[in-house]
Amino acid sequence: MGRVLGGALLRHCWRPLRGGLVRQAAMKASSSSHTSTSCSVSLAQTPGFKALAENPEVDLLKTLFARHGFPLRLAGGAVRDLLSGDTPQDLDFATTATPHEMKTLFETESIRTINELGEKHGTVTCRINDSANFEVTTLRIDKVTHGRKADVEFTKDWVLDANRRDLTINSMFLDLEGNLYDYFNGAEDLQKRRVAFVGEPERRIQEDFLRILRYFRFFGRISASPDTFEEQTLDAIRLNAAGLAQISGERIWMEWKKIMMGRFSQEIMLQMLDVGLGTHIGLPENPDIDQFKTVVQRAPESHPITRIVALLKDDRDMMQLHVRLKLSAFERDLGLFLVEHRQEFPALETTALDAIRPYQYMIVDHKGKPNDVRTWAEELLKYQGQPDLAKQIKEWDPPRFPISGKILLDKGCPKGVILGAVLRELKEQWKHSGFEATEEDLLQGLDAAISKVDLVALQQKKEPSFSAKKRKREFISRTTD
Ligand SMILES: Nc1ccn([C@@H]2O[C@H](COP(=O)(O)OP(=O)(O)OP(=O)(O)O)[C@@H](O)[C@H]2O)c(=O)n1
Ligand SMILES: [Mg+2]
Repeated sequence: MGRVLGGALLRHCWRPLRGGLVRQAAMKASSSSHTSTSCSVSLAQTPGFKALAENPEVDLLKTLFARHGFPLRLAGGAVRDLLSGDTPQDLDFATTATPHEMKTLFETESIRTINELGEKHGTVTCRINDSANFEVTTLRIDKVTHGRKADVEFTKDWVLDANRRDLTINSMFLDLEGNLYDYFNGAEDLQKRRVAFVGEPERRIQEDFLRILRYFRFFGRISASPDTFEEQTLDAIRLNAAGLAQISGERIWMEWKKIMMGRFSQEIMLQMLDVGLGTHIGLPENPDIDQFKTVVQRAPESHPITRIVALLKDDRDMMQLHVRLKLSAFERDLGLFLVEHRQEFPALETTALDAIRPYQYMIVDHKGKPNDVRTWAEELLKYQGQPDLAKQIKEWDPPRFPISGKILLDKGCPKGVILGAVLRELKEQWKHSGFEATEEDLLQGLDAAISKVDLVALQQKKEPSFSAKKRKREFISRTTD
């Protein structure tokens, strides 16, 4: 990944391709052969390119490479974004200089290089003006691919480098004068909103199986409608779905999450299931598609996990998903929370004033972090088709239960199981007061709370030790004196 420009937020939604630029590039591309050197389209006057060219670090990088006689071009995603009128998220550069030549260049110019790990694959990362890191990668051919990592051979041929890339729209270069180099009709595809692999889909996929998910991600971002999948591409994916087994859960999840946050997520998810990705990305054999459709319709704006959970039948399915994807603790617990509670309060009347109550109780009763649990409750309400209540719960500031174990101990309450039971009883009173009861109010009811503590039930739950019984007796006798 190159440098993030302007810290722009991840775009989840497509903005219409802007104006004539893409069209102009597309027309040039379609009238030129695949191996043309450039489609003589210039982005020099576009606001996006101007902002890039005015960036002092980019300008310095350009000057350094020119001084040492090496070409430098922007590659891949950043070109796609600039051509679409979007701000690139990160800048990746390509050059004919070998990693060794680049290292010498940077050394001569007293520019620090970092992260030596990428060099084997041609990537040198330099740090300019102590403020920007740029990755510059030597043009390369992936000689032997292993479904994710490749043995590479460096080349001076831009077409060969473009030819190893995944999608036509990701295979373009742009020099720092603003000239576009488009060898595989990327601009035309961008204009047609067509997402297609460079050359043979099957070969591209087998080079790196993650590209299956990248394909679906870019389909969501670029396509004009959700029904324009190309059969040849889907067939290649179907035949190679099992290759995803080689891809780490983290990478799969990173792509899948973006798919779920993007356009056409329902249609794309169904297509992903149809081509047989399910079990390779952590889903059960027979995901609940009807439930998924219902929840997507109810909660289009929900967390990706909320909609994915609709495909699962129980907490075992959820844990299997987690094991495959290595979710964050928050995401795992959100999933488990939804599976556990989604059937609760099914007949909720939204008009009821206190419809929100059971969810508030859930939050104050849960042992997790209150803000996390509040988000889970919000997602639960979305899942259940209660967007208004979800909004209310989002804005609700969970109050703090004013009684602590320490307060009760100070009042002489015995430690252990009794203390726990008294705390629970007082908490019930606090909840039923609408969270209004103060410490003082609750302590006034302390005796009653103690006598309500059911010793027999407690014993059944956990045999209290002799000393606990004794201490309870002592406590009762002291507080009733
Ligand atoms: N599995 C992959 C990953 C990346 N690439 C190439 O490397 C470029 C940069 O990759 P990356 O930054 O990961 O993706 P982007 O296409 O730039 O997308 P994003 O906007 O999400 O960064 C891609 O455009 C594409 O040319 C590829 O061919 N195959
Ligand atoms: Mg990128």
